[in-house]
Amino acid sequence: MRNTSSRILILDCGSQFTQLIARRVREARVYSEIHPPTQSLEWIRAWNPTGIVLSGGPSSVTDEGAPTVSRELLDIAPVLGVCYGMQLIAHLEGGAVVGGGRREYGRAEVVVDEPSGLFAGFDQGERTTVWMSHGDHVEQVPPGYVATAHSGSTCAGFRHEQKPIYAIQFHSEVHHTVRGAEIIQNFLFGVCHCTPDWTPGHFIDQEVAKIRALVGDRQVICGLSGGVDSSVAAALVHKAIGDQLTCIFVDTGLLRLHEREQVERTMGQHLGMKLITVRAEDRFLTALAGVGEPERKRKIIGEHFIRVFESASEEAGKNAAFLVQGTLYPDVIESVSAKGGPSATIKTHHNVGGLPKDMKFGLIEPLRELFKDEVRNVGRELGLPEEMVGRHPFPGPGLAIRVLGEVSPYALDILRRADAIYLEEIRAAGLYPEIWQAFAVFLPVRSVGVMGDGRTYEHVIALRAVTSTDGMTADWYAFPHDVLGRISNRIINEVDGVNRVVYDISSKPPATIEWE
Ligand SMILES: Nc1ncnc2c1ncn2[C@@H]1O[C@H](COP(=O)(O)OP(=O)(O)OP(=O)(O)O)[C@@H](O)[C@H]1O
Ligand SMILES: O=c1[nH]c(=O)c2[nH+]cn([C@@H]3O[C@H](COP(=O)(O)O)[C@@H](O)[C@H]3O)c2[nH]1
Ligand SMILES: NC(=O)CC[C@H](N)C(=O)O
Ligand SMILES: [Mg+2]
Repeated sequence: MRNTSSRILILDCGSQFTQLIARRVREARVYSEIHPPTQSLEWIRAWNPTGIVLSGGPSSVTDEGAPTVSRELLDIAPVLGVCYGMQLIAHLEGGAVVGGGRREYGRAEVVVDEPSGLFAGFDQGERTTVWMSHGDHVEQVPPGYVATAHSGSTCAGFRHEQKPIYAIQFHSEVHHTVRGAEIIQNFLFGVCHCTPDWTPGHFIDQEVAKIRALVGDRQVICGLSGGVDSSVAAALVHKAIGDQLTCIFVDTGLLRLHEREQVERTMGQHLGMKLITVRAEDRFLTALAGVGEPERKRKIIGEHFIRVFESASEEAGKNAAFLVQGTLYPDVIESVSAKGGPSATIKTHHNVGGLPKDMKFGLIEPLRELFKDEVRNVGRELGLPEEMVGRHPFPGPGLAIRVLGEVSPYALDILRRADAIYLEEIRAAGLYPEIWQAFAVFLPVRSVGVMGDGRTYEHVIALRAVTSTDGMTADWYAFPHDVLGRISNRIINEVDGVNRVVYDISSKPPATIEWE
């Protein structure tokens, strides 16, 4: 199935950036997989890696139970150690790793001492901006190794004198490391001699084969929201099993203005698969009545989605064995500690942390390891129209996490009308494609205004628009002021109950994209 020639094995020592390493490798068109460092040497040899990456991680190499690998791993294939991975190589090979003293977090300058290997294409002595995140450091490189870079008095990179073993203290995989992608490519092509022939097409073939093998002749349903992720997931599964798939679109009562009609129309036009719409407005609104705490709201919504899927599957006489969801990597990392990593729960995405424990379905989540922009490319490869793949994300819990606090039909109605005006004006100004996501938020506070010489005491609508590539980090969008002015003016004039509009100028981090 995987008829590409090169494959990179990433051993995850627990870093929050491990998926970004995989992503950089995919961007360089090389196949990769992430596995725990506890895989046996035998397993690793059989996997036949063209190169191995040891990721960063939160532990110190001398901690009890810290992730480790056998020294023999270093002779199976070329190795790149990143941060903790570098410290681990140093430790295994007899160098000195110490804690305390020279901590570096965030932006740092590294000086290249040896412009070859990982630093091929750099100049001798060149200073390059990188992203660091470590408290321990390599005090002494192991015997048989030479330093290749430093930052201040700290070793920032080393390599083996003869063998293809390389390490860097900084995170080459993050966007803020200016020449990070180049460093990873130097490892892939300069050191491992990989062939760049992996494409989203290979991803599709591989997933189609996996899904066929898993499903056999059983029935499958897909939660289809009309959003990018579930549309791409549905198209992929449909390619694999055709009519065994039934899509279920739930009107939660938390959708935007006219969204149900729109989704039914576009899905019908472009997807050509069985689609059932379930009207569950009452069910969700009743379950949410009186609940104000964001995590509670998310869990209630997650559970009701599954219950609706269960009864819809039964009613359609399908008794599906599997549920397809368009879960992406950011949903996973924010909801749970992924793959044993150190990440904290930021918010419970309804489709991950919000799932009930006694769910009857097995899950099929073919996009679980990908980022949004990669999913869009898979969608394009599957032939989905730009109208579908270019859509702004819309969260499953919908307007329930945009009406802050308790959700009421009154607040939903105001929010729907304000949001529709906001998006209409963004489209009219031609700005929709350059904004990653834009939406209005209903604030449960009132402020004083004056309209037609009378006093008003009404609600505040906050507007949010962000730029991003993957939703993991985001910046607020710098609107032309005249567009903002037009939007505010229309919302206050046309939506009863609103007398003030504010614009959110927070980036993620430290804020998140949604307000709850
Ligand atoms: N109204 C809905 N009906 C059925 N399934 C839904 C609905 N909303 C969300 N889901 C399910 O939850 C998953 C996660 O939702 P999410 O919003 O992250 O993805 P999406 O809607 O497919 O894409 P996008 O991020 O572009 O909105 C979806 O992929 C889908 O499986
Ligand atoms: O389907 C979803 N279920 C959820 O529970 C959920 N919470 C956030 N989001 C979307 O995820 C992206 C990142 O959002 P945050 O910065 O708010 O975490 C943004 O695109 C959010 O809209 C969700 N999508
Ligand atoms: N990001 C990392 O890999 C950190 C490694 C190690 N725990 C340190 O703080 O130095
Ligand atoms: Mg969505």
